[in-house]
Amino acid sequence: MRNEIKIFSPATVANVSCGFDVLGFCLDTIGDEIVVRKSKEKGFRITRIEGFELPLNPLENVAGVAALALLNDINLDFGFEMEIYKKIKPGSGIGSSSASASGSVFAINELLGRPYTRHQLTHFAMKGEALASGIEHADNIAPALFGGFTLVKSNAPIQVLELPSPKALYATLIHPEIEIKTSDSRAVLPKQIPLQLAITQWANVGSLVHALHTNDYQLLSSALQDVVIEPYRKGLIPHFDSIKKQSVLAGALGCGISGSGPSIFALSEGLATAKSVEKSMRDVYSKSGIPFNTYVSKINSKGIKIL
Ligand SMILES: Nc1ncnc2c1ncn2[C@@H]1O[C@H](COP(=O)(O)OP(=O)(O)O)[C@@H](O)[C@H]1O
Ligand SMILES: N[C@@H](CCOP(=O)(O)O)C(=O)O
Repeated sequence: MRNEIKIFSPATVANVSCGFDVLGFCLDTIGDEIVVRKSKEKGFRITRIEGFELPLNPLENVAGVAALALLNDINLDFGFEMEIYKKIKPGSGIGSSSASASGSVFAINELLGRPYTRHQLTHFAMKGEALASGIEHADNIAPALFGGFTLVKSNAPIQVLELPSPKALYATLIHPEIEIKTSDSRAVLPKQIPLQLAITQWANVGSLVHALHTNDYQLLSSALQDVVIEPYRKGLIPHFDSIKKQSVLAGALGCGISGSGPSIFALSEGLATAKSVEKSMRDVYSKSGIPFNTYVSKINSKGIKIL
């Protein structure tokens, strides 16, 4: 059994417009690298973090909290240490905290010879995610660990459904360089919603799942709507309405807030359209003076990869 592992832990898009806290998909080209090795000393240490300033103290880092949740469940006479090479900016809305939490437990599980299922790893990783957002949500963790599109059917016990990813589907993302913490963008949400909006939203979730199963891009397009969360959060994201309008004019099937923002995602049929959508997003933000990055990615059907 190996003593050290290096992994790529991908960025993810949670919610996918209509599926707040339940739907998510995995990106292919954006992610963190993590190295984990066994150590003689028991417990868990983070020895190095590059890219962004984050706490080395495992109790203050989502990777540490997730790792300790796993290690508290198993009796070992050795420990682990971790190096994090962070590429996903914290507070970006593309699952930066989830990449660390899920990568951490995935890597430890590999070094232990895979005693845990991906469902059990999701449970441990959610403990880390709760440190970042104040709540145990698995809609970023599930696509990172399972790959593709996922639906979190239940949090306790954790039940993740793996949905199909149509081959021609591409994601375009714009990440405005402002930080929105998930905990802050959850604080603006109402505690109750009108029944009529709930009906529209769950019809869209069901339609989106059906569209993925049947490769029905027209249905997918009509289901990529968020009548519940977006109206409260979009005001936190500069030029959100223009990005959405221009993306759809450029051919996107739909466009919405990625996770809790500030990133915005669009889904398109075909790489050429996804690139036109990227150009339309860049045109909107170029005039704004706000620094930004854009990405085009296919859907990563594998999730976390061993390097
Ligand atoms: N390893 C980590 N990676 C990213 N964020 C972390 C990590 N450990 C702790 N955090 C904290 O989590 C918060 C970012 O998480 P969150 O607000 O959910 O945004 P994101 O959408 O990027 O996951 C920040 O306050 C950050 O300091
Ligand atoms: N369902 C959560 C997802 C948060 O995703 P993140 O990428 O912003 O951490 C929410 O919308 O609050």
